[in-house]
Amino acid sequence: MSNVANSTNIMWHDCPIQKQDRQQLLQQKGCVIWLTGLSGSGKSTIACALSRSLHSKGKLSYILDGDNIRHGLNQDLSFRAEDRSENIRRIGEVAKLFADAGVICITSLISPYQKDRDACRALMPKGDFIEVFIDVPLHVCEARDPKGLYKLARAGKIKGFTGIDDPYEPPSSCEIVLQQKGSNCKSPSDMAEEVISYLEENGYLRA
Ligand SMILES: Nc1ncnc2c1ncn2[C@@H]1O[C@H](COP(=O)(O)OS(=O)(=O)O)[C@@H](OP(=O)(O)O)[C@H]1O
Ligand SMILES: Nc1ncnc2c1ncn2[C@@H]1O[C@H](COP(=O)(O)OP(=O)(O)O)[C@@H](O)[C@H]1O
Repeated sequence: MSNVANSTNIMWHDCPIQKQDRQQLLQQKGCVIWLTGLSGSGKSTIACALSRSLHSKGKLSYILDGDNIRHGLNQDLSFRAEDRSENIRRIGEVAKLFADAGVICITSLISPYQKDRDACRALMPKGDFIEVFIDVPLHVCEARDPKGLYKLARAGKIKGFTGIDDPYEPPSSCEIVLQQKGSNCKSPSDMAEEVISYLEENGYLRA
């Protein structure tokens, strides 16, 4: 019996069908591809391009998008630092379950704090947390502004907007950096293919 936070007298129950069995069935390895970057950097677009490309190769993936999860599981959370941390913690735990199911789980959240991303990494077996920094400068994201949120933040109508009056900590070391700077114009599908190459080279697209 163990006690975990507020849950007392609980016991882990194992099933004889394990992650490895599910991976064999799917002919792939479960993992988490953690996309992080500013609002407007292209996380959702790249997540979809990646999922589409994996699908066409017969590989099962699932996207956990911050915006979408805030419509359901995380609708009780705001954009205060503690709530962003809880948002990331919960999505990290859900992503871990998907990876354990053998699925290539793609998360798409700003996830502005290094310590929160590191805590999600620590949940996973070594190598199975693949952090991808969408490195697009603020001025590019702000010029894109597809939802008009930067304009509202600059006008003071949204407080605590990431990159404007709330912090974003770029990864200090991560598996993949996808850059969109100066003359370096890559399409979302070019970026998705960089991630696919990483997965191929590291054996995630076979059991
Ligand atoms: N204050 C503030 N700061 C940043 N973003 C804001 C804010 N308020 C609303 N939004 C919208 O919420 C989306 C980010 O949600 P996330 O769950 O990814 O954020 S976080 O990881 O908890 O920081 C983000 O979506 P993306 O543009 O897809 O990143 C915004 O559309
Ligand atoms: N590689 C790219 N090159 C040019 N525009 C892009 C690229 N990736 C995304 N975009 C555009 O940038 C905007 C923001 O993309 P989105 O995926 O919504 O970002 P995020 O999920 O990080 O907020 C969209 O209008 C999208 O079409």
